[in-house]
Amino acid sequence: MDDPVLLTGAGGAVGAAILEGLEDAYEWKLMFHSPPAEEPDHEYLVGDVSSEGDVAAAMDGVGAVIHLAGDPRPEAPWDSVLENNIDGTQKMYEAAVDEGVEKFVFASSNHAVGSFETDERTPEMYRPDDQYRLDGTELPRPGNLYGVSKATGEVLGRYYHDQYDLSVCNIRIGNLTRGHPPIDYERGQAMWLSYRDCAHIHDCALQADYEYEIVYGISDNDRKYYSIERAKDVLGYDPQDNSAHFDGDERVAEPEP
Ligand SMILES: NC(=O)C1=CN([C@@H]2O[C@H](COP(=O)(O)OP(=O)(O)OC[C@H]3O[C@@H](n4cnc5c(N)ncnc54)[C@H](O)[C@@H]3O)[C@@H](O)[C@H]2O)C=CC1
Ligand SMILES: O=C1O[C@H](COP(=O)(O)O)[C@@H](O)[C@H](O)[C@H]1O
Repeated sequence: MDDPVLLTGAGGAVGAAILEGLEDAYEWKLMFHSPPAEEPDHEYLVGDVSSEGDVAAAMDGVGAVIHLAGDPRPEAPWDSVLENNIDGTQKMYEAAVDEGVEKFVFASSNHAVGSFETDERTPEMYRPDDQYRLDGTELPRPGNLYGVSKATGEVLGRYYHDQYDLSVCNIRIGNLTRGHPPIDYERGQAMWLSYRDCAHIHDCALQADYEYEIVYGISDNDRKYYSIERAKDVLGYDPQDNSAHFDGDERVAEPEP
């Protein structure tokens, strides 16, 4: 990717993981919602993804997009996800098409499929010996309005891919935490995404060739109910981390070489 890559939501947790891992790998154009505390080393702007003008300015001159900006709260109310997640994502896609962007990587979420976690399946599905897997071919099944907004983002991507030939990769991100997996939280350990695997899967999504994809963005956890086979096959994803290698906040095993 020779052209600049637009990263929205650059000031957030996922943005930090991506920039920490891939700082020098791309020419970044960063979009913040409010002025950053420190002057970034990259081109940046401050704007809102629900503003057509801000989005057009952000998109100017870029060849690919990682779209993270939005309200990430599972309990977010409809007004907020409608404006920040759904309308904001549609404006981003429209501007990407106008600019002739090649690739659009969308931060989808485990919450797009949260209702697969039924009382009958849990907590067993969070455990290492359970074989239940979602693989990205299933229909969305959100468990909250935030999940509805992420499923809608995936469908917007389907439309813009089919009508405008944009390559689209939806990454259903699990639970990103820095340093170690969530403690005393089986669900979180089953969908843990380490910072370095987060950077790596986004790198893969910028490099690989694909049409329209939905993949799960989790580390290679022993506990898992999301398959990472599609991410491996199509994107070349090769995760290094596994929540089973931790006891609380302490690493007790190293990744296999
Ligand atoms: N952190 C996680 O474990 C997961 C995150 N995600 C998704 O990844 C994306 C990033 O999440 P995080 O970094 O954790 O959240 P965050 O809250 O740390 O970062 C989101 C960023 O988007 C910005 N933003 C919000 N509304 C905006 C708007 N209207 N215009 C411009 N910028 C706006 C915020 O200011 C913030 O800097 C979100 O879309 C979230 O739904 C999905 C699954 C898991
Ligand atoms: O989509 C998201 O998912 C993670 C994990 O969900 P949780 O319900 O187990 O916390 C969440 O932490 C993050 O805020 C959200 O954007």
